[in-house]
Amino acid sequence: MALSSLSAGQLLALGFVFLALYVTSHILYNLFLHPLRRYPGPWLMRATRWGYSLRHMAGTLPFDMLALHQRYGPVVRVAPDELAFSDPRAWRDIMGHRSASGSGSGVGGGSRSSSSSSEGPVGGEEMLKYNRFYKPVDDVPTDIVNAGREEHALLRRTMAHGFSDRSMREQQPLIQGYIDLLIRRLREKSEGGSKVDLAAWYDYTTFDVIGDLAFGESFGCLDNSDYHAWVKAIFEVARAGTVFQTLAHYPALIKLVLALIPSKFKEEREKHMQMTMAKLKRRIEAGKERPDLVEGLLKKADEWGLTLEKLQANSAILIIGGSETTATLLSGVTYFLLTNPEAMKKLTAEIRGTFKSEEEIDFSSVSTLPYLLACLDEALRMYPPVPTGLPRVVPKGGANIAGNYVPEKTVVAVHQWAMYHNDDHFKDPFVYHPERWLGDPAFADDRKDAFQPFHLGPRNCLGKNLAYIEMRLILTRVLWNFDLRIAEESLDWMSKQRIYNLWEKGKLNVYMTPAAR
Ligand code: HEM
Repeated sequence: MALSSLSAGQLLALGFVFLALYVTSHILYNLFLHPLRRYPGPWLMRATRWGYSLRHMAGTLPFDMLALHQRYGPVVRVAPDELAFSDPRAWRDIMGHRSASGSGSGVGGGSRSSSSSSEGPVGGEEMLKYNRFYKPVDDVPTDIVNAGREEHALLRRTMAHGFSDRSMREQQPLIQGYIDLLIRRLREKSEGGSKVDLAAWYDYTTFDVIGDLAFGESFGCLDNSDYHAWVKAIFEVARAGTVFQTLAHYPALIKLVLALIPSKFKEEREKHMQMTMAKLKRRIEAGKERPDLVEGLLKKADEWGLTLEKLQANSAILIIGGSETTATLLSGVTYFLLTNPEAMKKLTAEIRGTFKSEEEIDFSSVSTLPYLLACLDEALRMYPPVPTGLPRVVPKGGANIAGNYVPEKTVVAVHQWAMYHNDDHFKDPFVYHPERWLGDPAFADDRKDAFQPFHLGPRNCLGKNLAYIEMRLILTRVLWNFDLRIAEESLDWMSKQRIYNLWEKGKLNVYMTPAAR
């Protein structure tokens, strides 16, 4: 019977039959014939990507990962072509440079001491980032985070200059200036016993600092006691990102959704781009010699033919990577201290016992406080600012990851929140114990090498030192100046949160009274 002789209803029914056959054969292939078929995982996740995507869009993926590892072990098949690892050796095998043989730690390879190095085996190239996660939409401009290997190496070498010790010393007055303003604002806002939302104030501070370091001007958040439109957009994009990362698996669907986006949102996006471009132009006019994070790029711009769009994309990614992460951690550590009075007492005593005046608190003096560092690291473990797995792709020839052979093209990731809350690696993983980072024998069996909040290898965090400096300075100056008490409604601040690429933090309401001296 010719197709043309069929009615519309018959054609539709035929279409459904073909679709059902296609989907069923796909599912059967994924379950019984796929090269990853021997890896354990829930059948829905092994059969289709929806098990993963629905959790990602619901904001529960990092938490669900812990339950999955507890049920299925250190390697779980979380999508037909994706494996999640909670073995600490996986960090180095996935994120590190790969050895010439193409393998990582190899079967039984790696050990606590060797895999705790900050770089992987030297020699080969790192695994590539998974494009459907990093660049779900084609017209996303390239920046240091989503660039391919060669462009990344070039960008990283150039941008590293802005993060050198010398540059950071030169940036000190600028950073301290914003913290002075934060402290002044907190005094005003908490006067008369009013509570303040510290999560927002930490955001304002780190966005203003990075805005200045990446665009030559702050966002004025501290001045205006409010989020700038640019900053608000980041949080919206992060949430929408989970949807686009899901749609990226269905190229036809993503085109359709993009075509259906109301023009209002397209105009908003255009406005955002213009605002960013105007900021960049003002930074360029300010001249190349300025000790900030884009000075290196501006100096090379002509030589490399870097377009304004590319410069803009890299300034923007510095803001996204360098502000919300640090502010999130500051909110987290403040919450843990407020709900663990012993730790708060010890840290406050360390800070107030070390300095005679606030002027003594600077980049080098805060780096000598051991309990402060332990408090920050314990908060990074319990509330990692990058909680989700950032996926890589296994290259040609396959790879050994934490003693497992993994075929080429497999997507692989380590999910930080799940790794750090696994009691195979950390004793009392849900309890805030800064002492575990200070050599307390009770935690001697902790797998410290499982802890990589800034990742490791050639694509690890470029801003790690800047982040630690900011976190140390801001927390020290807040606790030097104020006694804090958490407001009743924020007692369950952490347990209410969801993760849409970033933590959706909500208000952290705190009463702040000037410290009595
Ligand atoms: C607590 C704060 C921070 C945490 C936990 C953190 C974490 C990370 C992580 C996990 C990555 C790897 C991303 C990936 O693999 O795709 C990364 C990359 C990066 N971070 Fe941070 N970050 C923090 C603060 C900062 C700050 C203050 C800056 C300064 C602007 C910064 C700049 C960068 C840059 C430029 C990269 C890309 C590096 C590259 O691809 O070569 N980060 N960060």
